Amino acid sequence: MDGPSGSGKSSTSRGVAARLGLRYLDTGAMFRAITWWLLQRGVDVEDAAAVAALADAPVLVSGTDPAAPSITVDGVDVAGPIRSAQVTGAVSAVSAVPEIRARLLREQRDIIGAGGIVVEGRDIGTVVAPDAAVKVYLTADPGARAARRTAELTGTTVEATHADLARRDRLDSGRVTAPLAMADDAHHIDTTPFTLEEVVDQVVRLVEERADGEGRLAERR
Ligand SMILES: Nc1ncnc2c1ncn2[C@@H]1O[C@H](COP(=O)(O)OP(=O)(O)OP(=O)(O)O)[C@@H](O)[C@H]1O
Ligand SMILES: Nc1ccn([C@H]2C[C@H](O)[C@@H](COP(=O)(O)O)O2)c(=O)n1
Repeated sequence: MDGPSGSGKSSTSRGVAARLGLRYLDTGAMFRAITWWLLQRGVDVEDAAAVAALADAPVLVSGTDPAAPSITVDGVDVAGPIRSAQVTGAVSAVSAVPEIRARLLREQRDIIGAGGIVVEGRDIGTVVAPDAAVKVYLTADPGARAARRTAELTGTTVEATHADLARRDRLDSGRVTAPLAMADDAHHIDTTPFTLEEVVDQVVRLVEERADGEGRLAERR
């Protein structure tokens, strides 16, 4: 599941995984967790060489239960702190550093293992899991994304959220390594007119259509 910030990837992926009894991985949380760790150490995240030098240092553990997503860095539960405005403002710079992406790509593929998992991010269908049985690319109108995101935050306005989403879209789509992009074989769903439940239904249907008579999904080769 790929798509721009606030398009509904996390909520949809968790809903689909819960419905189908699959695991769930939020790869954005992994980038956020490393960003949090770097900020805690006072590293200048705009200094790509400094970020690259520390890319392998923190130990990340990502939980894959869609009912209780979790992430720790060096044993510290950072599920809350990684959603702070400070981390959100710094994560695009960190995620543009090739050494960070290479490290997380290895870990993401280890977790994916034999499959049975819904994985969300920016480059899942294009880079992380090009053989995925089902690929979905979610979008929503910028106004809808900003309104949805603002509704879950305090102390911000739709205009400020809109500007932040536009900034992250630009950085995530414009970076050289693994930019946000829709895979050629992905199903595009514009979620703007649909409720979360309706989008989950649509994705579950796509998965069921790909499954064999015993509910198994074959990877693309
Ligand atoms: N189809 C939908 N209709 C209405 N609200 C939705 C829909 N899908 C998601 N939302 C809401 O929009 C907000 C953003 O969704 P979510 O966090 O899943 O997006 P995201 O793409 O994972 O964002 P990010 O990349 O920033 O983590 C949440 O409050 C979520 O409940
Ligand atoms: N596969 C991924 C996942 C995330 N990122 C980067 C880009 C985002 O701005 C940031 C945070 O992700 P979010 O929590 O908003 O989904 O992480 C990426 O480059 N590749």
